[in-house]
Amino acid sequence: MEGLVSMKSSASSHPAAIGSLPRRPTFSIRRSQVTLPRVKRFSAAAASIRAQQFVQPDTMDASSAAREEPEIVLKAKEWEVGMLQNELAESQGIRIRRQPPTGPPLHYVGPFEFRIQNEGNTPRNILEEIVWHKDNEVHQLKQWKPIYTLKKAMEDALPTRDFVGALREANRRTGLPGLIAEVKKASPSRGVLRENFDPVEVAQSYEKGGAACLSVLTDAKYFQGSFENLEAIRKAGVKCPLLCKEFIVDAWQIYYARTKGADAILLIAAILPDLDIKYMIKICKVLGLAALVEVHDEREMDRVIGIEGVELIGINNRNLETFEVDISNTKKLLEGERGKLIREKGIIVVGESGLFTPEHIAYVQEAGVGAVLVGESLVKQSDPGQAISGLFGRDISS
Ligand SMILES: O=C(O)c1ccccc1NCC(=O)[C@H](O)[C@H](O)COP(=O)(O)O
Repeated sequence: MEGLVSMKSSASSHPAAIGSLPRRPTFSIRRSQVTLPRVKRFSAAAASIRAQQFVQPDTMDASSAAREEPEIVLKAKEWEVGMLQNELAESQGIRIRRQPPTGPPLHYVGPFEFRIQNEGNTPRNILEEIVWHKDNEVHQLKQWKPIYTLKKAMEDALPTRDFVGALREANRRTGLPGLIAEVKKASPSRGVLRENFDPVEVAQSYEKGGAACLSVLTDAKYFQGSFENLEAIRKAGVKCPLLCKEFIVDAWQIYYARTKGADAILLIAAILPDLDIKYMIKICKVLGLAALVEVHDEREMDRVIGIEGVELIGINNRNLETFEVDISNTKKLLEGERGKLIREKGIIVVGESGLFTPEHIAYVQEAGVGAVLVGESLVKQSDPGQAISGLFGRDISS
């Protein structure tokens, strides 16, 4: 086969470069020879795949000849690169793996009936499942709306509003944490939270009840949300700045969120290596968006505190791998040196998940949060906006 293959990683050193952080290498057929990134260290599994690939000619049979087909070599390389990305992420304590683009090259069964175990082909927990699904979803969306079309759409997008400023102002006005109220129809842990869900009605109700900002879930498969909901809320004239609550795995999603009316986006430290967070924050700055960087444990908190430009850190009390909710997590992560450093840097901390009562709000406020993100306890009530007074123990609407 003469059309050999080259691999381009479109990661750019310019932070604001559109589409600069693809998880998947993109491939194109070229006449030149195979060009691959220098992969210095292979995982044991990847190395054994390579060993399988380079069999001696005199032991070749039909299946081993097939191994030399560029397409198959490419699949093996793709898998290796995926494995390497996961190894790098793991070195930062990230347990959530990315799905290798093609999965382990199972063609390499070979004459010895040798098979790499299917480990790596099945998500280990719900967060990993969501991320793998999201990777594929984004891959397809990018074909449908390439980045240059988003650039054009951004020219007509409504201006962004000051998400961080709105939280500060609410905190100053009420003496309570600023509220980010979540427009959330359903969740993997709780199922459907609100039947007859009307996102605009819920958003308007939250605004009336005193929310400083809103969080709008846009994931369809696991949360029954959508970008149409985000857009509809923005276009309905809701003044609260909007967080696009999405599982961001690719910079493309940030541009897309901007075209749909987002004022802020969520970056989850459990799924993004430091470099991705850093560049995505820079992209946000260029686009006028705020970034809420979410952590769940000490290691993630330490990573995120060290990233320049972080203004908002969310502490999720929900473990997204197990669904366990424990609001003392907020306190734990703000104790001692960490809390001190956060205060010195002027970072606003958002307490997220599992907040149901005025005591819960007081508890996380005492721990040091300047804002809270609340979904279930509000959205389940017949009048979500009115439920805000119940949650805070008083009317915060004026
Ligand atoms: O809510 C879930 O079940 C969930 C599962 C997997 C990943 C993320 C998930 N939720 C995202 C959130 O963190 C919450 O929507 C948000 O913090 C509000 O939480 P709550 O007030 O408990 O609804």
